[in-house]
Amino acid sequence: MTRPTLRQRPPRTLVLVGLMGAGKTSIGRRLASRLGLPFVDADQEIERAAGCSIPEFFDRYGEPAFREGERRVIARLLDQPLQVLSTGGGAFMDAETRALVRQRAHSIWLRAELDLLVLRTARRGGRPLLKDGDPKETLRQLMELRHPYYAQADITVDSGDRPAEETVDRVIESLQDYLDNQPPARASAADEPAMETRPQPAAVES
Ligand SMILES: Nc1ncnc2c1ncn2[C@@H]1O[C@H](COP(=O)(O)OP(=O)(O)O)[C@@H](O)[C@H]1O
Ligand SMILES: O=C(O)C1=C[C@@H](OP(=O)(O)O)[C@@H](O)[C@H](O)C1
Ligand SMILES: [Mg+2]
Repeated sequence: MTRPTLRQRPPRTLVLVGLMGAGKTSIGRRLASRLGLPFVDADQEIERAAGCSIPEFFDRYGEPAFREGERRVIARLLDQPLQVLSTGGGAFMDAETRALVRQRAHSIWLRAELDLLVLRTARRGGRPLLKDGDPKETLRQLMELRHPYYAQADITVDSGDRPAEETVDRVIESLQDYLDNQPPARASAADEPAMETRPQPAAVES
């Protein structure tokens, strides 16, 4: 079976948003590898910068400090060359981050059903927001609160109960559709030369 490829190099960094367990980290890593781009996960960058895990960060400094750090780290990452950037589930709730993502990147919402999020988040701990109380109820409330913000992303892709590579296929197809329908001004970052004038790396299609 041939897997879909992108016909062009994405003009901007690709930012994955969505709830905990949607697959931002795992799908983001696979997407980057399929497109031949660097991958970065904002949570892992925060852990590296802070020298502790996300749960330890929440314990020591609290959620507001985490959100502040998250905003700064994402702003720094959006200054870097083209890459795939997976964010933590709360990042896109921040108005400054949303504005910056809109200006510098293309955003992709990985949307998943509640029961699937519950299943996936149960497999791996390390998510302080799900530590206390009923994770399903917490995720349900977060869904209600956050979905209207995630819906502002440029592209929405369902991250269903399918093999991860199939979800990556859907992301690539939706991204291609989206790029095909972009006016030239929006297709390239304002502070970079338009992609037609830039030297093109050889291998995005593999
Ligand atoms: N088809 C799939 N798509 C995405 N994640 C999947 C899939 N199947 C299993 N998983 C697992 O679900 C979890 C998703 O978590 P993760 O990628 O960390 O999501 P997020 O970063 O959005 O919280 C991972 O353990 C991943 O291996
Ligand atoms: O939804 C959130 O507020 C959070 C999601 C987590 O990332 P993932 O969405 O990658 O699990 C992590 O940033 C932190 O635990 C807070
Ligand atoms: Mg993640």
